[in-house]
Amino acid sequence: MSSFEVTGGIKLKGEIEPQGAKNEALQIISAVLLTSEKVTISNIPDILDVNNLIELLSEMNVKVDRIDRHTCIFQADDVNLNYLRSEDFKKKSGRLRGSVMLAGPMLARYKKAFIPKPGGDKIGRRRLDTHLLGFEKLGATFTYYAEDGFFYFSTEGLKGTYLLLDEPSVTGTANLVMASVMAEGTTTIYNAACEPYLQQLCKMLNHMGANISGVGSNMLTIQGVDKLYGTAHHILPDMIEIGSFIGLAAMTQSDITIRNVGLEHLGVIPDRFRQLGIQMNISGDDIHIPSQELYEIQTYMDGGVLTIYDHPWPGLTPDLLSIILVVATQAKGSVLVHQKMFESRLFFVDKLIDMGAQIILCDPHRAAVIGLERKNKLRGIEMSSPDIRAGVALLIAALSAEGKSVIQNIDQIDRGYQYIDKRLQHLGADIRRV
Ligand SMILES: CC(=O)N[C@H]1[C@@H](OP(=O)(O)OP(=O)(O)OC[C@H]2O[C@@H](n3ccc(=O)[nH]c3=O)[C@H](O)[C@@H]2O)O[C@H](CO)[C@@H](O)[C@@H]1O
Ligand SMILES: C=C(OP(=O)(O)O)C(=O)O
Repeated sequence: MSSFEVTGGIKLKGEIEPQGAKNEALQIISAVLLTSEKVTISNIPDILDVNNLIELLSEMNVKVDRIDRHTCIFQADDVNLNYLRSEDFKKKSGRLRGSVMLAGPMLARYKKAFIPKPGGDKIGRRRLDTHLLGFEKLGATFTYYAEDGFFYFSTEGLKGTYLLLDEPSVTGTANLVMASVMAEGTTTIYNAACEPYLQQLCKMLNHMGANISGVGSNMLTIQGVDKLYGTAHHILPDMIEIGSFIGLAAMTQSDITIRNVGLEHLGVIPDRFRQLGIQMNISGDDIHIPSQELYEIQTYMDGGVLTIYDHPWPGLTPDLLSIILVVATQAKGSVLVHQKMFESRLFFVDKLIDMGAQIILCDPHRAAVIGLERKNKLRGIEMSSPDIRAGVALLIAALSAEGKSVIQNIDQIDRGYQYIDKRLQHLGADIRRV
């Protein structure tokens, strides 16, 4: 497996354009199964998870016409249902979390679906209860095969109902929306997740002929329709990548402009980085981060130590907390990072501590960071990337550190960040894939 060799301490400069959003792409590409007509998707990120999902669809006999690396026409007019029972499907769909979202459209259109043991980041328990309970309420039954962790669903026909979700699961909501668009009658999904990924999915489905209202809220009402049609859809810029670049710029004292960020879809993300003291100039749809000598973490109005925590949208996505944490290590001041959703996502701080950061891991969910105020630089070390976002946090640490670092297991980073080494080289970074 490849590694990144990074020599840190270089101030970067230039412009960078975010890729299309990974988590939106996974939902949108799954939705092509809902129609036999052509669906054209643009701004697809060229990353491992998305390419694996496209490969799965292709194995299912969906016609995949790759116009270029970021645009694809899909047509699911002759799906091979037998493939879903194969060892190959089990193996390949287990590589990514997003493959669970094939189940909703399969149930809607073919009345049967399989969910294999899902892949994705090993960042703590990741239960599927919201998906399973929702499918059951819509009229599907399932059998669980414990020997291989496979769920098999079938239905006589899904029927609209009232769904009060167990939790606002992102992929769970997407699955249930896709299952109910062609169900008989009306489905109400309350406590729905409403991330921009889901808003985009609902918009696309409405363009295909679905009837979904409440988009952007936590209550979706879906009037079932008989059929969906082809459409074209453009994926939004990846908000997690944008947050990662803001953090990278601040930590490395770089002067970077992030172009075409889709500002109106970023929610609280810029504000959370501002709370770390990071300056940003907004110009049109671009974010310019000037080279900053020092950034100072704000306190609460009563002088209390700041806590940054994750929360379902419109709160801060958990996917940016590892980045927030690494950036705080060079700030002036202190912050408590509270990762409420996942229990194994903060363990990577061990590596930052080895590099010289001052962090107290209070428990699996909370880490207190005492900023070094740039009085000491982090030191380059050899490390391994445990998950996608921790991987990028370590990469940011390495780019800011004195000396050479080696980051192993970079498949984790490639799952979600497109050509990251080349794009960083373009900004002046000393990074090599070996
Ligand atoms: C492919 C994809 O889209 N992956 C994203 C998706 O994963 P995914 O959809 O798998 O994540 P879920 O939203 O289902 O939940 C993630 C975890 O958070 C917990 N949980 C969730 C909601 C809540 O209110 N409280 C709570 O504790 C769940 O129990 C679970 O352990 O959403 C996660 C949460 O934004 C992101 O980290 C992932 O990048
Ligand atoms: C946790 C993430 O991805 P996945 O859900 O695909 O594992 C992520 O994108 O940060």
